[in-house]
Amino acid sequence: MAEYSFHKGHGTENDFVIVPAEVELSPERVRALCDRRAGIGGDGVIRAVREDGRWFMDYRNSDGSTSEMCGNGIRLFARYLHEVEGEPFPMDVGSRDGVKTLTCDDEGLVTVDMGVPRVLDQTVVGVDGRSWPATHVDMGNPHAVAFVDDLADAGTLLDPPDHDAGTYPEGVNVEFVVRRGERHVAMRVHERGSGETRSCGTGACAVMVAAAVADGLGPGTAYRVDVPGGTLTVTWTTDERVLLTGPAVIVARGTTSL
Ligand SMILES: N[C@H](CCC[C@H](N)C(=O)O)C(=O)O
Repeated sequence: MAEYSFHKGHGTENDFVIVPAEVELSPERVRALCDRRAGIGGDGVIRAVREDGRWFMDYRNSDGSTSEMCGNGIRLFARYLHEVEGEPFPMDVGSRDGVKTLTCDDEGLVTVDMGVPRVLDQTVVGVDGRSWPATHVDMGNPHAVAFVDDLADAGTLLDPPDHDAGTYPEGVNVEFVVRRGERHVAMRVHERGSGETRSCGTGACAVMVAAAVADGLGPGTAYRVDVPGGTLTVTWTTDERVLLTGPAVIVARGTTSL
């Protein structure tokens, strides 16, 4: 393909390459774009599609696979749409998990309404022969949330944690969580299709919901979620929707022929 423009940015260091609609995203091209040595580098790629009068986020993981939703990615996409395409906030953006509404506050933090989470059955995840009970949470994409004594218990996270393939036939994002205080947790994540990342928006939402349920709380509360790349705020509203708030910044733009 001839040269085309790209933008690069991140939300709490969960980083993405944004490309125009005309760029065909084969798995090979996604992997090349996400390569942190031979390419631009990223946890995923977002193709900016305009359809039926609305922007649509065509999201791909760095291995080239697709996912239904990306909480940090859609927040960065909204920043791009506002700064580059002139789209005003609040805005509605399409995704494979439906249309999401995004807003931006006076400090520049971007919030996405992630919709209603589904807290499903208990499951089990494991790393290097150790295993933990985990909560299955669906945020449009699948998550398994395990509470551990120390985030180092999760080991290197170079490989996908062991999980029940029957529960997660399409794979799973696995979060390991420790408590930091009242309504304050910290997490690491092994993301389906991207490996360990510095942050995961849908994962932070899954973690908050699992922690709130474990704390005997529910809708009408908010948690601080610390990730290796920064801090997110997750609010479970009284009408049972989950809001994800945090920074989203464009750090570069350029051209490539990858
Ligand atoms: N790896 C995830 C998609 C990206 C999720 C994460 N980057 C986020 O911010 O939600 C999956 O395959 O479901």
